[in-house]
Amino acid sequence: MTVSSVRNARPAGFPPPDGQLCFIPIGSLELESGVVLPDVTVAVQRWGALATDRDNVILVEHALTGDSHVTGPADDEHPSPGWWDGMVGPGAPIDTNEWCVIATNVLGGCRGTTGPGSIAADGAVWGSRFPEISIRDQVAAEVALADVLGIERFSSVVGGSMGGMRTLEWIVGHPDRVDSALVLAVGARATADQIGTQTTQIAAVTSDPDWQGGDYHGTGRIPRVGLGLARRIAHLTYRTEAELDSRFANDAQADENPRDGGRYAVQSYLDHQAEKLVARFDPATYVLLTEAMNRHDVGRGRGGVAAALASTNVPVIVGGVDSDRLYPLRLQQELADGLAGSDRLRVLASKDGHDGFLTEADAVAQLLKETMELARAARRG
Ligand SMILES: CC(=O)SCCNC(=O)CCNC(=O)[C@H](O)C(C)(C)COP(=O)(O)OP(=O)(O)OC[C@H]1O[C@@H](n2cnc3c(N)ncnc32)[C@H](O)[C@@H]1OP(=O)(O)O
Ligand SMILES: N[C@@H](CCO)C(=O)O
Repeated sequence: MTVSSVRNARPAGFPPPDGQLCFIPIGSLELESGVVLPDVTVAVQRWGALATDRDNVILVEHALTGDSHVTGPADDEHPSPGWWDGMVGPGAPIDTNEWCVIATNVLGGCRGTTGPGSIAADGAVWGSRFPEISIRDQVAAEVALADVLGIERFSSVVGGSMGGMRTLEWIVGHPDRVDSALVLAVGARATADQIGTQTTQIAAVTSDPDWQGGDYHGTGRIPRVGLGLARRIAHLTYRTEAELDSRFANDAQADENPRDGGRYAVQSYLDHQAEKLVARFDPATYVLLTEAMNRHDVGRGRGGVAAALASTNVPVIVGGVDSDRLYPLRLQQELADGLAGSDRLRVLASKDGHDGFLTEADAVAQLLKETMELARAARRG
C-alpha cells in the first residue's frame, strides 16, 4: 500500500486508548529473504487520543526481551511492569494529553505478535519452521501495521538497544513516514564483540537437549537451562565490571558458602535474572531475535553505513550511555556524526552500562522531552 492510498484508509479496529493489549492482523509479509510469512498478527498497546487528522502518533520500540507494555503495572496480561514506566502518560515526558502512543510486540516475539511459538496455518506450532527474520523485517511489519491503522506518518519513533535498531531502520528505510526520532544505546551495525557474545548465547540455548532442534513447543520439555545460561551471559554485558564489583565483590550469598556447594552473591544475582527471564520468555524467540540483532546492518544493500546514514535527514536525537561496554559510545558517535538530522551526541552518565537506557529515568526523560520538541516542530510545520 502506498502512502497516498493510506491517507484515505479507514482504520479497522484502532487499538483502545487505555493500554489494553489488542491484536491486529496485518496479512502476509514478504521478508528480506524473499520468504513470505502468511497471516501475521501484531500485538499493540495504545495510550492517548488519536488526533482527528492522525498526525500525533508516537511509536515506542522495545528492546530484546521487552514487549508492548511500555508503561503501567504488572497484571494478568503483563508479567512485568512497563519497561519505561512513567515515560508515557498524562504529563509524562511523552505526554498523552498531546500524543497518541503506540507500542507493538516485535515480529518474531512471544508477547502476542506472530513468532516461532505461534500456531501456523496447518494448526501446528511454527517452531523450527519459522523463517529467519531481520530488523528490517520487524520494521516492515510495523509499516504494514501503520497501513492497516491508517497512520501515514509517525510524529516520532523512539527506542533503545534492539528498539534503537528498529528506529534507525525506520528513519533510513522510511524517512517519508517519520517526523523525528530518538535512537538510544545502539550502533549502525552489529560489532564483532556483540556477535561474539550473542552467538555464544544462541549456542547456550540450542545446545540444551530440551531445544530439540527448535521443535520443543508442546513436548513438555523447554530449553530453560540453555535460556538461563544465555541470560546470565547477556546480563553481564548489560552491566559494568565496576557496578557488579561494588555491589557483590567476592561475597558469598547470604547463608551460603561457595566452598561448600553454595553460591557467590553475584552468582545468585545472575541466577535470579535468569529465572525471571525463563519465566516470561520463549527460548525460540530469544534465538530468533538474537540472530536478527547479529544481522543488524543499516548499510546492507544501501552502499554501506555512511551512505545509509547520510541518506536520511529525519531530525533525530542520538544518545548513548558512558559506561555501556556492549554498545560503546563510539557507535553512537558514528550515528550522531553520520545522520544529517542529528546535531550532536547526548551522553547519559550511568554506572549501569547498557542497562542505563532503562535505569536512568531522569536522563531518558530529558531526551524524550527533546525528541517531543522535534516532533512538535514538525507538526507545526
Ligand atoms: C527494554 C526492555 O524492554 S527489557 C524488559 C524489562 N527489562 C528486563 O527485564 C531486563 C532484565 N533486567 C534488567 O536488565 C535490569 O534488572 C533492569 C534494567 C530492569 C533493572 O535494573 P536495576 O533496577 O538496576 O535492577 P538490578 O539489576 O539491580 O536487579 C534487581 C533484582 O536483582 C535481585 N537481586 C539483587 N541482588 C541479588 C542477589 N544477591 N541474589 C539474588 N537476587 C538478587 C533483586 O532482588 C531484584 O529482584 P527483582 O527484580 O525480582 O525485584
Ligand atoms: N535489558 C534489556 C537489554 C537488551 O537491551 C532487555 O532485556 O531487553
